[in-house]
Amino acid sequence: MVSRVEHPAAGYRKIFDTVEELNEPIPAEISGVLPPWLQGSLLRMGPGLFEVGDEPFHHLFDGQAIIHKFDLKDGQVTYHRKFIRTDAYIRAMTENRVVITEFGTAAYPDPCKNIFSRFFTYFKGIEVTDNCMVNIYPIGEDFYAVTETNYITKVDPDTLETVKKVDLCKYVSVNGVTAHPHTEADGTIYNIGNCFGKNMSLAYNIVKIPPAQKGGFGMTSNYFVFVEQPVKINLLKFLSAWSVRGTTYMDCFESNESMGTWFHLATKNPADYLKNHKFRTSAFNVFHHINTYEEEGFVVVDLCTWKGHDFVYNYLYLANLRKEWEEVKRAAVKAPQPEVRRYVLPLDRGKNLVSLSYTTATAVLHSDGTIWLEPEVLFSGPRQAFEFPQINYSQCSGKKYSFAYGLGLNHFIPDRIVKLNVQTKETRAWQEDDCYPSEPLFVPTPGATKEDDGVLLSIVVKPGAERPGFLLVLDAVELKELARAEVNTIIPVTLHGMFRPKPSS
Ligand SMILES: CCCCCCCCCCCCCCCC(=O)OC/C=C(C)/C=C/C=C(C)/C=C/C1=C(C)CCCC1(C)C
Ligand SMILES: [Fe+2]
Repeated sequence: MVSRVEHPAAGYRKIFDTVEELNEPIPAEISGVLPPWLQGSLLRMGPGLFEVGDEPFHHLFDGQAIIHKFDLKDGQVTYHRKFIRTDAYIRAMTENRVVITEFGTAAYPDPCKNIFSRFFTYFKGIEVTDNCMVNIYPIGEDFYAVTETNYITKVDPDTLETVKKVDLCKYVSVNGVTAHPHTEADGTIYNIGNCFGKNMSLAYNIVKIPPAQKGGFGMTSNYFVFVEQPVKINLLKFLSAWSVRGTTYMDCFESNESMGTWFHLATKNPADYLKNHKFRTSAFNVFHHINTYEEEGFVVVDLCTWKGHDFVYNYLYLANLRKEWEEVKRAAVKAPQPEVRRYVLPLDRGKNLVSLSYTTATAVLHSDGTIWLEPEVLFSGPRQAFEFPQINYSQCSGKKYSFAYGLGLNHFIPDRIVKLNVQTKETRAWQEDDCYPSEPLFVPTPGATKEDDGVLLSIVVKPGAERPGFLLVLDAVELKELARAEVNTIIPVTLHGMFRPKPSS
């Protein structure tokens, strides 16, 4: 479904405005009918503070982490939010300036310090941010708010209080892990991270957290799929220039114009990188895998891609996202174009043609031993992205499936919720004038057997409305509204989150 909606009033700017945290949960006004079984908490992370004193944060990923919660209990809904007490937040509040460099905003030494202490501050080394504004997920009994560095922050999902900061470097050999781990039915968590070794070597390490104690990569029953894209961190810049010249993480990325995109496969058990399987295709950016599964000797990989090697994050500066609508549209024309794609990787190197009857994806063995992949396009619309994908994770992760749900981005502005049938390519959408939704989370109906038997939960902002923020509950089959729970506050943009069902008593 391609959006034809225009946004001349630029109401989307409101999702990039600073808000205050709340002292206590506020009641929401419900319209429609909430499914009686839908009891628990929707927890979501995003930026909530977009400037400190007179210093603005510049990039979408820089604002300070705020956790949002909609509680659904016995037909009542409340909304609560709190800033996470990260070091980045506490020090910014204490000094009334940006103290720790964020993704696209550099921190500068305190101008009140004398020249000597400023000099030493410059050379103190890299203070990596703990601004956990990207996602929240459970590890065992605990809940952690995360970004993609080595720091994760334990939070109390009931009170939203910050509990403690954890440095992953103390436990595993990584410099950072994705904000999108996979979780198996027994609670085992898998994640992928980068690791800087000796002599400037760089490795990708898979981290497994056993259940006793979701993805940025693909995982089937037996394989991990890692997509190496042409936008990379320049390690030299990161380790040298970054710490002394007030450079940002954004400045450390480089686009490689010639490498295209590589797919890597590793087996899960035993853990082994399949170095002889060399899959190549043309250049794209990818931030979110939809699903990955094995069938008849092939690994099927469904992805939200952005065509080309130009880095999509270059277009996510707040100044761009806050522009007038006509300017937003002009900028998006120059950016990489989105497409939902299916790639099919043959596991048997001799069998170089994709023989799955239902896909037009191809794989061709080249004389140098590499296999060149061409995708099947599952969804494409000019400057219309299907992003922040979700599936019925508990039933379909790593398995053949039919439905993906996503946030529709119209020239990067989130303005609809979309359901995509990855088998028939049919789409359905929910959309309302001047409404800006977030990633739709699928919650299955208890005991359901049909893949799309459940609801979608999204936080929506409708700037001009009397109650401008609401929790939207959609029926996942038809994408029809079941209920909304409105509150008298704007809710800034959120990236990712989870639904925590009411703990059984
Ligand atoms: C919700 C609607 C938003 C409106 C616009 C959205 C447009 C979206 C277009 C594309 C999709 C983008 C997906 C974004 C996914 C996401 O959640 O990304 C957040 C990721 C972040 C903030 C990553 C941070 C990574 C850091 C800080 C890494 C740091 C490091 C290095 C750069 C070098 C090595 C070490 C280290 C510290 C790990
Ligand atoms: Fe993400």
